Amino acid sequence: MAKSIDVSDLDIYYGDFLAVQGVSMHIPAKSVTAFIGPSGCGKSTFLRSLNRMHEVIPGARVEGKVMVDGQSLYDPSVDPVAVRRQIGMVFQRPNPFPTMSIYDNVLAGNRLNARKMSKSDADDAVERALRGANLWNEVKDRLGKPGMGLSGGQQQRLCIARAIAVQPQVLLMDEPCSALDPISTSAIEDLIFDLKSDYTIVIVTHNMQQAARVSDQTGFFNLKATGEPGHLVEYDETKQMFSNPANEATEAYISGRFG
Ligand SMILES: Nc1ncnc2c1ncn2[C@@H]1O[C@H](COP(=O)(O)OP(=O)(O)OP(=O)(O)O)[C@@H](O)[C@H]1O
Repeated sequence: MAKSIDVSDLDIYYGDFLAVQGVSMHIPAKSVTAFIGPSGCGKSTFLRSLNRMHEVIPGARVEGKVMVDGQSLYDPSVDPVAVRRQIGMVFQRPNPFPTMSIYDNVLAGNRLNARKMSKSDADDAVERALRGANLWNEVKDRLGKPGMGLSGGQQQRLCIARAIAVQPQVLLMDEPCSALDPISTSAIEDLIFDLKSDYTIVIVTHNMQQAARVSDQTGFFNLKATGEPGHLVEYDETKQMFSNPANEATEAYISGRFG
């Protein structure tokens, strides 16, 4: 189910503005890949280009290639809606649908994708996704209650359950813990570790310790200078990058000397 991603020479634009330039990388299946780097260097932009969310912004486009298990993501024959189903996204702030119950929140993606399900299939899918997101035991007795009634950390796990309920191949996470307290953060990090046995996970994080704790590979993005596009400075095994980075700018960033 999990898929690898190969990016070659990707340029990402907002209208005429080149935000990210020349990114090439291989993201292995069933592993966690973290993107780090100072604010504005294009981590979120690059992440959104991996499931074609970028082009939702008027005038936004990419040049270059993104291959998912050998299939070109930007091929004209590919349906962007199908791409976003296969490559799910979890955002910075938990965003359960405010008027929906926990149960309906989990199934929201399936319903949007118009998959007709029997009641027992729907019950099974809800339980599977909530177990997968490590939330089942906390909510199994109140599935009909509003998703907004959960704590921030539970809401974020609910959003992860919603993302995995459609059985994606890849999960993109844009700073999924930045709005959470340390205990909820730790629960999400444990969950990320568990999820990588089934999914390819790509996470943007400002927290270097988090990148070091959860990821197998890390990509460091930076700007060459103010006003220049962001680019990928270094990409390596996380252990290697944090113990012996090849690039001086990476070393300065991870040791806290800038950013
Ligand atoms: N919707 C948009 N329209 C125009 N420019 C944008 C848009 N979103 C982002 N940008 C620009 O693209 C560049 C990269 O932004 P992006 O948010 O991807 O960086 P980031 O590394 O994720 O930053 P942060 O760590 O602060 O979230 C910035 O110059 C930003 O101003």
